[in-house]
Amino acid sequence: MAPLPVGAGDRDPAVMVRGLCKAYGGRPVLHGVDLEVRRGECFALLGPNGAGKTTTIEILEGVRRRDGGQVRVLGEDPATAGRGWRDRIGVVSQGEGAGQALTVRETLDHFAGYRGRSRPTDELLDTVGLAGQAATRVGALSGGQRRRLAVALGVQGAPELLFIDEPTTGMDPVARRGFWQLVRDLRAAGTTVLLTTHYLDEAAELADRVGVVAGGRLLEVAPPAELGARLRRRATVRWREDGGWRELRTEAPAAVLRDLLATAPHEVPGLSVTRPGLEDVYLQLVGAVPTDSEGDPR
Ligand SMILES: Nc1ncnc2c1ncn2[C@@H]1O[C@H](COP(=O)(O)OP(=O)(O)OP(=O)(O)O)[C@@H](O)[C@H]1O
Repeated sequence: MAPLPVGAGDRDPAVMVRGLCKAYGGRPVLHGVDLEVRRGECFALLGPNGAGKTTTIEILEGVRRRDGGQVRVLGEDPATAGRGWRDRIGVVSQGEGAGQALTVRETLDHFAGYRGRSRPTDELLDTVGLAGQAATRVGALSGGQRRRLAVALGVQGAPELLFIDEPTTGMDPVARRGFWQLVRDLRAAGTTVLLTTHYLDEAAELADRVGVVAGGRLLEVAPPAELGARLRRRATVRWREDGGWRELRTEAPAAVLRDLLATAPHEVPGLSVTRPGLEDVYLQLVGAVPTDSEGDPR
């Protein structure tokens, strides 16, 4: 494998990963992941529980060691990158991070002291919708409010690249939409965002490109609308005949319909043509639905 370059120009990908491997206690959980995140895009790692999303993102953040492969984040290897690099990235992790006894404002002011640069606390409170809770102790926040505080801490240093692990877990629908808007605003301002999620709608809503991960492998990378293009091309034509259902899977449904209508004496009862939606495609990709060699559900 040719070594990845060190240092990166503005046009180089924000994240470059080749052959990333990781095992816990001798059990492999990442099997050679290749990944590129472009500057300025929002990229979602989408996959079921235990797929390897958090492990991947933590290696990219420099908080977990890899066993093999090459990684460049903003041009540097996170395993060895220093303080200057750390100031350029933001992390919203799944964990708590903040102490319970401080108020929201005190927490933000406290962490501001550690950063090379920092967005004003009042601006952050407004951005994440916590202005009303500025004087509330962190221990008294709801789960969703804590996630918002974690987001505020993640973007406090105005990072070039923001990692967000499962951003909206525990948020109510209103907070979730608010968070989505925040990510859109960050992206519009030029921040590169790499997030993990197991919510399809979140990936479809936010991501320019989605990487589907399952079993420690990156199965496919595509814009949400193009995920599983091969699977989506196949339509199902269904109708009733001789008291039972007939079903045909085809990439040329119009031709099937023409033949069917040419031979049908009158109406074709129960006739429908459907294509798999994003959820069907995702379930097939991650193997929740067994498929035959053509990618059709068995
Ligand atoms: N510290 C650890 N020690 C041992 N095994 C671990 C550790 N962290 C993760 N694993 C295992 O590694 C695999 C990948 O876990 P990981 O947390 O990366 O998946 P994930 O896709 O983020 O899952 P989730 O959506 O549930 O957060 C799982 O089988 C998990 O049990």
